[in-house]
Amino acid sequence: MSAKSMQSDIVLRCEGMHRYLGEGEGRVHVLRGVSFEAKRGNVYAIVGPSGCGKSTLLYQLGLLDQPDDGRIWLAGELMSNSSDQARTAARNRHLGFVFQFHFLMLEFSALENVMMPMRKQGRLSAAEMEARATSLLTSVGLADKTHRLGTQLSGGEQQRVAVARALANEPSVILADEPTGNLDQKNSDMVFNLLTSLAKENGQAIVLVTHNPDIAKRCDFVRPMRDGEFVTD
Ligand SMILES: Nc1ncnc2c1ncn2[C@@H]1O[C@H](COP(=O)(O)OP(=O)(O)OP(=O)(O)O)[C@@H](O)[C@H]1O
Repeated sequence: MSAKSMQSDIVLRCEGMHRYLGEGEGRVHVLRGVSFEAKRGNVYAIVGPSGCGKSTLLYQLGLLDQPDDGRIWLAGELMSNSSDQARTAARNRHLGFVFQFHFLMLEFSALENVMMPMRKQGRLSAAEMEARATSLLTSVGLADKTHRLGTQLSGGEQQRVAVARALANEPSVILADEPTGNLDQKNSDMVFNLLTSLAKENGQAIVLVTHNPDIAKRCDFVRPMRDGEFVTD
């Protein structure tokens, strides 16, 4: 593989990220110079004890929060210091989120939830959006429940809708925070397998935070964190 094509395999990269949270006495140096890169088609697990900064890092990588220092590139574009508008556009175009507490809109149908990111992007017609959402819901095994409201779906089914929604705009990167956290073994396996197989087929990178050692073991790379930094185990 040429140096150039290897370079272009890196879809997400950050360098020297620092983040402080809280005020005054309570101010915490949460991220202490974190560098990370993710390549297409690979699944990365970020692991580490509670409070070490995993979710904070995922928020930075997802352009949902601004670091105090450091740089971040998404799909080759330097995003640190870019405008809110540019960050929102890059987020909609390149990122998919499966966050445990990033709720679906439960009062809307599975189909509407999956169409939502496509609506925001505004590239497809209504018929195209519906066809794509139906196809995604079929691939997560919910072909017969596309019109069910979120409230009428089980936790595992909601999580599968979240996976379909994360894939809606064919993002370069999927960020997942404890994607299987509140699921039983069977649903946890299903969601993990779906996430990885669908993303691998499409050459996406997946970065997931997990406390589950079985899930971490099945990822291509495990990146342990301690006290706001990556460490080698
Ligand atoms: N708004 C805030 N103000 C002050 N400290 C905060 C704030 N948000 C998070 N923190 C602290 O930052 C640290 C990192 O939090 P973070 O949620 O990133 O950890 P985590 O590794 O994801 O933990 P967990 O595995 O429990 O989800 C924690 O010590 C937390 O208490």
